[in-house]
Amino acid sequence: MKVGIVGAGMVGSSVGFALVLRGVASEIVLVDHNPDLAQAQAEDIAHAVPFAQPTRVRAGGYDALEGAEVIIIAAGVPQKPGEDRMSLLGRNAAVFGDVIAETNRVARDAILLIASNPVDIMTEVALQASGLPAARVFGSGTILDTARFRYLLGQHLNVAAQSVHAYVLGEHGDSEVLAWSSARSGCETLTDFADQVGAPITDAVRQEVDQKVRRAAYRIIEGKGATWYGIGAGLARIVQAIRDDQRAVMTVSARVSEIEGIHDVTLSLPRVVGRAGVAETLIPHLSFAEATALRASAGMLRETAQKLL
Ligand SMILES: NC(=O)C1=CN([C@@H]2O[C@H](COP(=O)(O)OP(=O)(O)OC[C@H]3O[C@@H](n4cnc5c(N)ncnc54)[C@H](O)[C@@H]3O)[C@@H](O)[C@H]2O)C=CC1
Ligand SMILES: CC(=O)C(=O)O
Repeated sequence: MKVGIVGAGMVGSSVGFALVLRGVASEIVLVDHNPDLAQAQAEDIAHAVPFAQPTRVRAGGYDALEGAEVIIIAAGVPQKPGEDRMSLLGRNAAVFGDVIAETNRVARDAILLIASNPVDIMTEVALQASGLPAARVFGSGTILDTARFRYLLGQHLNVAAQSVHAYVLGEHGDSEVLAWSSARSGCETLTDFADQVGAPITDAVRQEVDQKVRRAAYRIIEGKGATWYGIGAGLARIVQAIRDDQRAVMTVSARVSEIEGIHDVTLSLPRVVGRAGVAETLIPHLSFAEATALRASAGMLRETAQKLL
C-alpha cells in the first residue's frame, strides 16, 4: 500500500518510522512545505528499512502522492508548553486550506487520516474542504488517549495493556471522557478483575489515572517539547487496519449524525475500521456522569466547528 504523509515533522516522521517497523506500507512519500526537512526525514527513515520490512521511502511534492491509498496529515503547528490544543485551531485551519486542495487534486480516492490538532475540528475541516464521504475522512482522535488509559490500567492491574479493554471518548483534549463503566480486563468487569488481583479501583486510583491520561500531553510537552512516539505507533496501527481490512475496533474521530442529543459532530467513539475507512460507529453504554460529560464534550466541539466553518 502506498501511504502519503503531509507534514514531515515529529509526528509525520514517527508514523513513517512506525510504518517501516511494522511493515505496513510498500511505499511511503513524505511531503512538507520545507522540502529539505522531508528529504532528510525520508533518507533517515529509509536507513531503517534493512533492519525492518521492505519499503520504498521518499520525499516529494504533492504530485508524488498520486496513487496513495491513505494520506496522513500531520502538518501545522504543535502546542507549546502549557498551551491547549484548541489554541492551535486558527493556525492549523489555515494550513489545511492549502493541504486539502492539493490532496483533492492528486489523490481524491485516498483515505484522509488526520493527526494535526485540535484533531476533531481539523477532521471536520478536512471533511468539509475535501467533500469526500465521511467514512474516508477521519482523525486519530482518542486512539492515543485510549492507549494511555489501557497502559495505565494494565500497570495498576499488573496485566498486559492488550488485555485491558477500555475507551476514551469525545474530544481528543481537555473535555475527553474516560469510559470507566464499560472497561473490562479479560472478560471481567474492571472492578471484578481488580478485586480478584488485589488491586481495587479506589476513587484515588480513578483520579490519578484520569489526570495521567487527560494531562499526558501537557506533561510530555513540558519535558521534551512535543509528543510523537505514541501517536506515530497509533497512526501506523490504523493504517494497518485499513490495509488488511481488519475491521478493528478503535476510537477514531469521525462525523456522527447524533450523540447524546448533539447532531452532526466529529468526535471519537469506538469504530470499526477497515479497507473502506470507518465502517461502523458504536454507541457505548455509559453511566449517567459519563453520558453527561460526553454531551458536554460533543456540544463544545459542535459549537467550535460551527463558529469556524
Ligand atoms: N492527534 C494526536 O494525538 C497528536 C497530534 N499532534 C499534532 O500533530 C501536529 C504536528 O506536530 P509535530 O509533528 O510535533 O509538529 P512539527 O512542527 O514537528 O511538524 C509539523 C510540520 O508541518 C509542516 N507544515 C506546516 N505547514 C505546512 C503546509 N502548509 N504544508 C506542508 N507541511 C506543512 C512543517 O514544516 C513541519 O515540518 C500538531 O498539530 C500537533 O499538535 C501531535 C501529537 C499527537
Ligand atoms: C499532543 C497531543 O495531542 C497528545 O500527545 O495527546
